[in-house]
Amino acid sequence: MKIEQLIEEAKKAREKAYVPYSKFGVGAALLTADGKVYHGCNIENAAYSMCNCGERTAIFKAVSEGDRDFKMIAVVADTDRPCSPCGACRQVMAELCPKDMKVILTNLKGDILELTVEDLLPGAFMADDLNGK
Ligand SMILES: O=c1ccn([C@H]2C[C@H](O)[C@@H](CO)O2)c(=O)[nH]1
Ligand SMILES: [Zn+2]
Repeated sequence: MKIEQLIEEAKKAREKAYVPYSKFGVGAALLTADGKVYHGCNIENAAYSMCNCGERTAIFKAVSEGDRDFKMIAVVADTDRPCSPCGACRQVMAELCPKDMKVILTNLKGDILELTVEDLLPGAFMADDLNGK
């Protein structure tokens, strides 16, 4: 699947965002090795700290369905620069996605920034750190 197609999927995901508080919708589309696309949107809550980002929604949906082999993720929001994932999402990507996986950040104006998981969180705390390896 082409980057442009995955971005279109992320825009579709964004339409489902539940954002009564921030009014800031985020969409993500996560591509698996066998060509399946998981949509994710941000889902907010009156207890603000319970809000879940679009990126993590997509990743958690995939993992909960038994999919772990990820090829690419696209993220979109109505931002001036390409939408930048928060620290929590970067940490979750570092744990569950290959470090050289493409992360496509974009906005509604069509700006595109292509990075990797490792670019977003160099030196991430990982499982091996727990074991003193
Ligand atoms: O990359 C991002 C940045 C922010 N948000 C969400 C969290 C919250 O619902 C709203 C405002 O921070 O946007 C995401 O889903 N992804
Ligand atoms: Zn996030």
